[in-house]
Amino acid sequence: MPLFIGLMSGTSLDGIDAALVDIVDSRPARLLATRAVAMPEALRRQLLYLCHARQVDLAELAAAEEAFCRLQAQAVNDLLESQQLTAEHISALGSHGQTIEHAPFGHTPGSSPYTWQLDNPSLLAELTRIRVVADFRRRDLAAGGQAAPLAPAFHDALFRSDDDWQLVLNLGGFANLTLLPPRASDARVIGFDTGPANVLLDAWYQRHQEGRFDRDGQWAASGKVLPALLERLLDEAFFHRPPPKSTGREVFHLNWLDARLEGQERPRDVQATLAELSAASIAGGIELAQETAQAPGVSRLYPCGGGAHNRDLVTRLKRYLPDTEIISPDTLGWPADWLEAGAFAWLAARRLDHLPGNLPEVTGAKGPRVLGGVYAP
Ligand SMILES: Nc1ncnc2c1ncn2[C@@H]1O[C@H](COP(=O)(O)OP(=O)(O)OP(=O)(O)O)[C@@H](O)[C@H]1O
Ligand SMILES: CC(=O)N[C@H]1[C@@H]2OC[C@@H](O2)[C@@H](O)[C@@H]1O[C@H](C)C(=O)O
Repeated sequence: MPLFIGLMSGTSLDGIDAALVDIVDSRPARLLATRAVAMPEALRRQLLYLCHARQVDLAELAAAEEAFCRLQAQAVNDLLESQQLTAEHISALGSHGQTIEHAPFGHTPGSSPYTWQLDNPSLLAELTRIRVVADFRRRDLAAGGQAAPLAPAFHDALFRSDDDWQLVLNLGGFANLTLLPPRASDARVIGFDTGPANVLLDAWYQRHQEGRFDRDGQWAASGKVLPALLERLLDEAFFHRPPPKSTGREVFHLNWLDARLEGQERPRDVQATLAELSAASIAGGIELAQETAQAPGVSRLYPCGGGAHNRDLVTRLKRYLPDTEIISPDTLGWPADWLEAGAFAWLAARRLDHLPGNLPEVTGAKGPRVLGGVYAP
């Protein structure tokens, strides 16, 4: 059984997800076991600082990278132990790394695009004695693509239905969608980032409440949407850009929000407005995807990522999508929280098979590309 482990640490900086996946070409990837390791608070703060720092001390950067890498190794070793497996059982680890800056349009207009994932695949290979595949995004960027989102290729391999148009929606720090045509259709897959999902909700919650996030969206549900604020937020150029597009903390952060507040708003009303912003911009993205694909309608939407647990956010989304069934990807064998880590296991397998990992129609790259570098065990 060819076993791979996908390692993902997303923009929410909540921890490292490790997914053990069985991947054979002829059948859909199967999730076998998982392990989540929480991000220690000191490392979370350090990474968050690096996400916004314009000048960086290289020793600090190296220390954060090493701490991050050791946490990844811990996730892998814990997962192996829990499954009574050893390094020899694993074909490869697919390591996403930690995005600390994503500037696919360049930092300033006209400057070179870049995307930066903190990672040390050499150390990870040394600590785990497993082959590592890493640096998945930069080849797509080198080929003129956005380098994100990459998961749509995995969704395409996993979730197409015979007859229906379906949508996979990741609700992480950021939201990205994949619109999948029916299997027999020759329509192309559409995928892009729609903007923030939880990143602003988490940041505003942390400023005003105890804890890291608004459980079930209860605080947001207790507030009232502020229409004028919502309009100002939705004015952001990113929402009006045509795909291919991707985004990150460089655009959407607390200072961005503060610049659009008048100052008298009740915090809970701002939280409600931020939840509505996520729902409205996602719904706008879905409409755009449908129009671009000339899809007759979306039968099913599979929400995944942590935001799938946010009842308030999902309720708001439902209001925009009355004709779409919203069901858990669990029904297809993939719990909402494990699709992203699963995608990097699948991408590692693609790399070892010398097969492309990107969908150029999604990222905008010049063509299909084999993604990532291989580090010997
Ligand atoms: N029960 C819950 N209620 C409300 N929100 C939740 C709940 N569980 C998780 N979340 C939200 O999900 C977030 C984590 O989601 P996830 O781990 O998918 O993000 P990520 O992978 O880091 O982000 P990205 O996909 O952008 O890289 C949390 O920060 C929180 O906002
Ligand atoms: C640069 C980067 O890390 N982007 C992430 C982020 O989190 C969600 C969204 O923004 C998506 O574009 C991407 O992650 C997933 C795994 C992707 O590439 O499909």
